[in-house]
Amino acid sequence: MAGRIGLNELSPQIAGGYPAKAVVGQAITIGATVFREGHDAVAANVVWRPPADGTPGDGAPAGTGEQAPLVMLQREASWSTRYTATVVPDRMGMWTYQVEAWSDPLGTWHHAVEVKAAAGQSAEEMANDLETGALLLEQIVARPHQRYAGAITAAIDALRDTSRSVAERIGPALSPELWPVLTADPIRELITTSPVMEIWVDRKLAEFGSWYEFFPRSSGAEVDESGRPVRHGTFADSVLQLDRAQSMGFDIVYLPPIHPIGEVNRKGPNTPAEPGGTIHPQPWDVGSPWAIGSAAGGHDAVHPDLGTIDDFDTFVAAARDRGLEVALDLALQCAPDHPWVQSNPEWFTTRPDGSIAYAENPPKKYQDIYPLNFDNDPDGLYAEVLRVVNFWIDHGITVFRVDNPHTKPINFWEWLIGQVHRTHPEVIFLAEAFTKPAMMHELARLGYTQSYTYFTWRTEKQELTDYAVELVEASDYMRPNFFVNTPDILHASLQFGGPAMFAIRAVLAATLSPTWGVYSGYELFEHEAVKPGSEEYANSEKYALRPRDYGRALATGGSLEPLITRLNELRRAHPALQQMKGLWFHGISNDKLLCYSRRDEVSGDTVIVVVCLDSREQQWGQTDLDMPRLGLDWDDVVEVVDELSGETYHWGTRNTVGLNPNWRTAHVLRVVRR
Ligand SMILES: O=P(O)(O)O[C@H]1O[C@H](CO)[C@@H](O[C@H]2O[C@H](CO)[C@@H](O)[C@H](O)[C@H]2O)[C@H](O)[C@H]1O
Repeated sequence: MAGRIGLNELSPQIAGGYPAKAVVGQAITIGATVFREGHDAVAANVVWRPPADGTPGDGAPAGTGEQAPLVMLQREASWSTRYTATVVPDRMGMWTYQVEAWSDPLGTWHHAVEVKAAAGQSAEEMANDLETGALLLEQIVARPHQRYAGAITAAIDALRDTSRSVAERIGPALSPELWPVLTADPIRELITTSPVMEIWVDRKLAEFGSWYEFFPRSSGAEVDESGRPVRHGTFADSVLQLDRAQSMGFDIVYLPPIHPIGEVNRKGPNTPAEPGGTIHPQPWDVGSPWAIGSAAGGHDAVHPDLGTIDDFDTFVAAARDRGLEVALDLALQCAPDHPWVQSNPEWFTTRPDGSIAYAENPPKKYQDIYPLNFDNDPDGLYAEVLRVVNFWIDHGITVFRVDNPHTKPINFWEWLIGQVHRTHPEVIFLAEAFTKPAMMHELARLGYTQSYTYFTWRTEKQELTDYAVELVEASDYMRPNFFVNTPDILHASLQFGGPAMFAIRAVLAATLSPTWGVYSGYELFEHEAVKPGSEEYANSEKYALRPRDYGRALATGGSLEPLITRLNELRRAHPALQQMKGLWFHGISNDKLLCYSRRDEVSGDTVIVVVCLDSREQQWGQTDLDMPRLGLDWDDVVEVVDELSGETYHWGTRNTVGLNPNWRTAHVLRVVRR
């Protein structure tokens, strides 16, 4: 139904009525379209409330029932009906905003007397206007605890003083000293309120962070010439990986499942004949860690070969000491010998012959796992999953990478994430869903903190541009995590692009998205697929131990670690690289060159990136920079410093760029402001 004052097009607003997302300290723009019949003035404010159970922040009262200060919305331009205001949440949790639009009698009066006086109308002609002003000011002076009563009373007297000219009568009320006082707490009539809108506020790491993925079982592992395990890696061995992740500037180390691995239907190593892992394993094969559960335990146990739960706690503490958080894989599926299969057969779908079908993500076959059925006993299964998640939270885990969430019901996820966030708003959930966009977007809307993306499959200039723009448009609820590779995805560009392509993709991921990720082995340029046309790694670590000599590669110049480290340093140094908003693509006269900028409106920090998408040939082009998008005038020429090479240039709109994949794959330019 229409309100008394026109009020619509609130933003941020998420389809389906879900909360928008923001992070602590983020400047959030609240917007609304406000209008009314006739010519009288309208105005609007936002009531911005902190989480109901939160502690009061700077000037903001706690609790949705209490009076929150009014934040005035400002009209975007004098002719516009669009109003906006900026608010900044200072803590995690569910904040709310509500826009109030109202008739603004002071604004109406101001406009009327200003225009009439300018048109030369006499005091007699304006008698009613002058008295209307005096009556409005009387309303304000009558308010309790009015600190400016003297000045307002003087302005009222002036309005009624027939011995003065029109200008002298209205002058005191409209003066630069008194007008702000009158409008700070304005007279609001015909107040029309919007629905209460929610904004879920996460910590900064939800939007901005660098992920490093590794299999703890490969750390310190040994295999013989045929790949047969000689020594299984442990949590204690994996501290070395924490040191490496820390020195490369990562924030999160993500571990594929660390639980006992099923013995039944265990998969063996990848072979060209069976690229999803052989289903005829040898007794020594270690199996896929996503095949969770055996006689040794299920989702709340650790694989005995990795160590004990105390060893795990020590590992998590060691990560924390290094400024790292540990992300665990939440893979809700079971090996046939998982304890739940015996204890709760109702959590699985039993076929007429009594068997349980293995899981599939067509065309992939997961013969070593049973999918869960969330409909047979939702109460029981939901409660058990929540118990498992809380178990790991109690062991210091604050980040979960959720495996295949698109194969589980969406209302289950909304419930689970909501339950966890009630007591642990700091917990981050990353959705590993590569599926239909509608499902990926819905998972983000209903509460997932971050989402895997199609980035690995976007390699051409236009597709990268279109995809990034799409993600910016969704950034009020969907936060992308650009992994350059995963144990499942070795893209053809990496298989055939040579080392330069690894650098190109790293620069793109680290500067196009505030959150990016690297699966170990990337820094060693691992690029061999199990067979032509496949994205599976040869000798995939998913089915085997894969020890690597990172130190030797680094010492011999065969490592991407220096570039990764530098990219993470730059990301920490530049607020512009820490948010999805503020991305703009600029013209450049070569389809093999991509040019974009990122800008943080609060600090003015601005970074221009030019990437050579060709990993073989040098490419030349001329930029066509949209200077206002950089916070500059069209004819400005500014100093820019290449954060990768240290070189300085002077750039205006048009600049000639030559990038050579062998020695300079990209410019990451800091715009210097004087
Ligand atoms: O289905 P996705 O392509 O999104 O991949 C994710 O989930 C898979 C199932 O958990 C997982 O697959 C791996 O584990 C399976 C169970 O042990 C095994 O059968 C597959 O061969 C193996 O690839 C995949 O790694 C994960 O990213």
